[in-house]
Amino acid sequence: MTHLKPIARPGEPMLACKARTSVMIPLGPDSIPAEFVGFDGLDGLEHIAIRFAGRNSDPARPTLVRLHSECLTGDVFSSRRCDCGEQLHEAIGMLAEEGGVLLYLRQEGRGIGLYAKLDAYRLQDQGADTYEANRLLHLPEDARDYTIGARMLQAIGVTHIRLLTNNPDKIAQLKDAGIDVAEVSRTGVYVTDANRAYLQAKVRHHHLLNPLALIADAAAGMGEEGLGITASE
Ligand SMILES: Nc1nc2c(ncn2[C@@H]2O[C@H](COP(=O)(O)OP(=O)(O)OP(=O)(O)O)[C@@H](O)[C@H]2O)c(=O)[nH]1
Ligand SMILES: [Zn+2]
Repeated sequence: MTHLKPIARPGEPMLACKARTSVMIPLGPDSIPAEFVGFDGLDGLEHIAIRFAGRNSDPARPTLVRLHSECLTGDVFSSRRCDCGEQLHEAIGMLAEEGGVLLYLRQEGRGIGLYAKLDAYRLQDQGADTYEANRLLHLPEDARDYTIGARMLQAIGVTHIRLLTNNPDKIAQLKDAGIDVAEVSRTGVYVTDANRAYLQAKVRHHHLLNPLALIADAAAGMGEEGLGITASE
């Protein structure tokens, strides 16, 4: 039996589920129900857990979980600078099919906030990569702490999971916080000419992307849609 460490830090109260509301989400020609769950005891930000029943869920498998960090420019306005919107929709499609949980974490700009991310974009336009730009602003390269995600998962009783990510830091932090990450599935890589440098910087920072997917010629042959690199580990 897997021994799970307690997720709340000493002296820190456990999270309590608060609002629960069913919302219909469009998916292709259909609409699928999703349960939005809020929490008492968060870190001051309104993170949300979104639960999907799944049309073909397999109760024998660990629960599929995606931790998605907020990206207003990509998620809402389909900015070409990143592939966050595509990753979000890929996750929703998988969760609608297989069931599971999307944690939408209000960690805009890898935790530095929207205005600072816009400042970072200006520096990127002058040649800095996405991580250097944060440093030039005297901000952390990545300020995200996923412990809050672990505590949200525990509050809804989901601790044995298959994590959808290419980010090894998410895997390590969730494990450290007591979540049993039994499997990892990689997200697709949605490369375009506009976001190639952003994705290449992620490769340099140890994200589990296939660097071959970012070579212009290879990508050209496959179009701008997802290259579909979703290998289970
Ligand atoms: N500071 C900063 N944040 C960015 C930039 N581009 C995207 N982001 C933010 O990065 C977050 C997404 O993180 P990524 O590092 O792209 O991917 P990830 O979530 O760590 O990894 P995956 O789970 O594999 O998708 C969102 O909060 C975006 O707002 C950028 O150029 N600068
Ligand atoms: Zn983005």
